[in-house]
Amino acid sequence: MPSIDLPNKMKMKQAKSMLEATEMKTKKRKTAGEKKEAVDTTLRPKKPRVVEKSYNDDDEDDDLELTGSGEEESGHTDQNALSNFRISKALVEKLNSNGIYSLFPIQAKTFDIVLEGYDLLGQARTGQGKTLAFILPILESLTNCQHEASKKIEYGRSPSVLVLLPTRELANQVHAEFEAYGSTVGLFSCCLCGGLSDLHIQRSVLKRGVDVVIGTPGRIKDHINNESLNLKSVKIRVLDEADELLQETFFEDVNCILGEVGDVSKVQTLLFSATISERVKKVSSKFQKDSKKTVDLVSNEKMKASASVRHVIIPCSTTSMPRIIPDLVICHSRGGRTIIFTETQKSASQLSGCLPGAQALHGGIVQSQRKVILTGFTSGKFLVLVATNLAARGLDIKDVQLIIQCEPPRDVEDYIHRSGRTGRAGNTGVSIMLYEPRCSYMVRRIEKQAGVKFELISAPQLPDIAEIAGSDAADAIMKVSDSLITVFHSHAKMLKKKTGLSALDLLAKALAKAAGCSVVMKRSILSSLDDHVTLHLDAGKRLSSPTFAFSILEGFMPQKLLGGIKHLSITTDSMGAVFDVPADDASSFIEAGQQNSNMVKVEVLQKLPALQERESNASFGGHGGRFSGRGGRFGSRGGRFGGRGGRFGGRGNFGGNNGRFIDQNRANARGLNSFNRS
Ligand SMILES: Nc1ncnc2c1ncn2[C@@H]1O[C@H](COP(=O)(O)OP(=O)(O)OP(=O)(O)O)[C@@H](O)[C@H]1O
Repeated sequence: MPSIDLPNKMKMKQAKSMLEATEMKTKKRKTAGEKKEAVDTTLRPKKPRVVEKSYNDDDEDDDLELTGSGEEESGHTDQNALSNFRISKALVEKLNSNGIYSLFPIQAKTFDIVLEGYDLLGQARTGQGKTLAFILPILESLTNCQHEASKKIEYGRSPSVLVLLPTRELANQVHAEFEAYGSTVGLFSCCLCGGLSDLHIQRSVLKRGVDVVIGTPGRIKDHINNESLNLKSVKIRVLDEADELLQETFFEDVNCILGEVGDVSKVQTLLFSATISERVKKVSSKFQKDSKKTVDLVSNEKMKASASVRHVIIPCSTTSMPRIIPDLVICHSRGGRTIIFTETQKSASQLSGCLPGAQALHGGIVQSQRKVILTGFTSGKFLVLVATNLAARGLDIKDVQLIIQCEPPRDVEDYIHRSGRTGRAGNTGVSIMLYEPRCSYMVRRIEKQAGVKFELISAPQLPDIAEIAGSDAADAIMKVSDSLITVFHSHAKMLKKKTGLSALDLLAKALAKAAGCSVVMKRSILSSLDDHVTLHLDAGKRLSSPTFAFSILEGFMPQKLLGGIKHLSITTDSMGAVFDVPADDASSFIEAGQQNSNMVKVEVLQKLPALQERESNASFGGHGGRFSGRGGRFGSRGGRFGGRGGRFGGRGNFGGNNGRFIDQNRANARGLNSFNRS
């Protein structure tokens, strides 16, 4: 497979993580002793460090560090060790039991600010622990510090803390964290989101009284309107994914909910996100006091997306997509989970239907089913989730190794959040974004605005897939009981005699079959089209448009071969054209080029050059529709899931018997083994 060389920094991080994992084990063994020493910080008078100005991530040290609990072997102290913060013993023990011995930078830099009662705008890259950055100081604040007085125990108490999130999934996730840590200090939380059936249960929970309310704006508003929720006693309000909540879609509700608190001057407001624009900063001042603090670990950094993710792009035409996605999962998921993002609910459903064992998650699915799907994915029942932006933000799912974006998202922020579902908490991951060969505009915008330096690779080729699928097949064969050998002896003997092949060659053939490989495939590097080759045309002069390049090809190629040309595009310097042709025709093009070498040079393209955008090729697009317009991405006709398929057997959209490379066995082997772990 194309070598996936991790950048040096990433390798170092991996090595560091491994080292730390070992340290962690040693530390866990020490835990009993440590527990005795865990300081009951309620008794420890430690002057908090109040921040006067914005922090910026101008320092490599602010990158995520998985440091241990206290003294480093080198002798220097871990400044972010839990013992350096006013965290009570019960919470420290709970954190330790979850493998947390030290605060992440965003947590360390905001802890005292929150505890001191300041309003805060916190920004850190995805997966860097923003959730605990507000949960920990809020719990401390309610139990021991600033808002201790507001801790109530009586029946029917109204909440002291309100946390708003944009999706139900996220609200449930944050609620689970509040439950886990809050229960250790005697605080009770509830989650207000979900379907109709939950409404009554939520009402009775609120009636009994809660300390922390977590929910989505719509449901919280319902409860306010029904008078089942009173926010007058709220002392701390949090907008997680603040930029999303301050978007037009939510703004009215959020504004109305935040206005429900009692004395605004006494309410602390915390805003967190991985992406906070200048506009959001301005809007946020409507809800925050002038004395608010900002901890921004992103803005001054060139790279706004996760630095522990390998950001990759692959040119891929609409028609190639359903065929290459399964191969991308095989080659890049390292056996872990994959989340595939589509733009629409319909395309998420269609694509998941084409990937054995995969499931779709989007807002069109009823809430109860959404819960089941997410639980299935997090518990490992299936390993490929096809989702809309519903799953783009905040979701923290262990072992997501691969993100695939079927096309560039509309907003740069979406790219940052989607790719950030992998490479979390110091782990590494891969994010692959597919794009139409001549539509790299958004790719460049993401590079520019998010500081991402994309790595351009081509879709997996047969040897890449065979290497991985072959080793899976070998593993499967090793598991076959020896008792079966004699049972199949006579067939093996007969096969050897019939083919005249050596035992080794026959075994290799059997492995290919077990891996699902049957016919050799070539995949173009221009559009990832199967059984196609990408050629480069050099006419020794500027090619002003694809139409002009085509007229040159017309000059020396027979008409019947011209019909096979696809995705003809001009390089950005206008000195060449690239196009896909069926693999069987490639030699005819090259030979014809050699016969006309005084005029042109035609070669197999080895590396994709930068291409002119579709806009500048527009006139060509209308050329009798000869060159495959884009069409609906997942449309029913000529769309991404058009009838070619066959890869995963002969039913549904992928019907037909055109599965040239991957046959039904492979579908079973790969599909059931690698997509569905249940
Ligand atoms: N101090 C810590 N030590 C080790 N792991 C931690 C620490 N703090 C948080 N984590 C873990 O890091 C992961 C990511 O945390 P979290 O979901 O809060 O990230 P985030 O910054 O909110 O990401 P996003 O922007 O995507 O919402 C979680 O699994 C969390 O348990």
